[in-house]
Amino acid sequence: MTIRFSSHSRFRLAPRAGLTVIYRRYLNHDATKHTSAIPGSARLKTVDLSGLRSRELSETGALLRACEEDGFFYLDIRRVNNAQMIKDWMLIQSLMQPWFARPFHDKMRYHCGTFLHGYTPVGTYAGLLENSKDGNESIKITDVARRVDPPILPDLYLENRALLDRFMDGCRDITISLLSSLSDSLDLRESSRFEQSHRSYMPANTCLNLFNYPKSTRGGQFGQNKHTDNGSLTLLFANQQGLEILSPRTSSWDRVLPRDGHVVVNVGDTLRFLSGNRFHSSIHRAAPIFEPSQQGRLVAGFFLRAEDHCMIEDNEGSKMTARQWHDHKYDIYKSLHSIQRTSTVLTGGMEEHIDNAKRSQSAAIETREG
Ligand SMILES: O=C(O)CCC(=O)C(=O)O
Ligand SMILES: [Fe+2]
Repeated sequence: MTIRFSSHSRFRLAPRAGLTVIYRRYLNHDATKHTSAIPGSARLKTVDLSGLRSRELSETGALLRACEEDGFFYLDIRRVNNAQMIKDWMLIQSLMQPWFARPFHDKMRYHCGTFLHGYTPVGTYAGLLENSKDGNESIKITDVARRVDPPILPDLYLENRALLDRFMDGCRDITISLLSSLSDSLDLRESSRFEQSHRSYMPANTCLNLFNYPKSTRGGQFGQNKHTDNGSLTLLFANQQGLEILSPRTSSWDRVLPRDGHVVVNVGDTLRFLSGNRFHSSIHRAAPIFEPSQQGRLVAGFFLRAEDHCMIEDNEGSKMTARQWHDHKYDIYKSLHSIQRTSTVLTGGMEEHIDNAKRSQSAAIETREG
């Protein structure tokens, strides 16, 4: 489906020469020492959701390995519920496109000044380049905000409530199926099962975030800086490319290409901590848009988060609640790059984990050869 942005949008196309300069700066940018010259495409595992729900060993095994190795995978949702989620995603895109094309002051009526719900303008969080800001705007629909009567959410939600509730409930069901399969694979019992820290009736920051990455924004504001997700599982619906992950094997930034009928899933820090660091929460980022034919990029991200009071132990051994980790992480997402570098919070300690694994690998090779 081709998404076209209205000429009334406040975002204008950058001249091609300008984009080339930005592209070079982006490729040379050392936001992380893991940057590779030219990103390739990621080879991720695929899990079939309907097979997983029937407990087929090929699928439960692939899910476990994907969480242990890459922390990212494709989930085939074509055979589930007559592909309703895919049809709903198409409808949601057709609502997002005119909504985001509205005048800025109109959208800002739904800006709540908090990262908890509502509209967030371009440039709120850190961008890809040093000292730059991000290049996306979004509408966040939290479970908490939609339960308030009347819900404190933008008109896009209020006028399409049946569709968006169905989509969010479908996303929740998918993530709970994944958690349940992972709990079985790890032989977790009773309160230690992952689903038990994600009960739908308990307060949590679970949300659907609808993102628009306009093709062109003000100087240097594009993409999203590298990070790991703070929550448990993220479902990413996107028909246009832009997502990149840092391969723990090759240390290169690989493009995650969209696949029809598949949603991209990634493990967040909280699930990694709950798994005793057995799972990986992979480092990823959103790249600028370079394809001349690509007019912008629409993404729906469903972020399953643990119950507010769920206790976790972070990568530095500090104990805190899932809510405290979430709030701390959001402060860091917003901070300048120089502040982000002063702690391991932005990537949940995954960069250090990858470096340590590399160091012990080369020490083992030296010992064998020496
Ligand atoms: O734009 C994307 O594909 C990724 C968004 C993302 O990683 C996030 O919001 O956490
Ligand atoms: Fe993310």
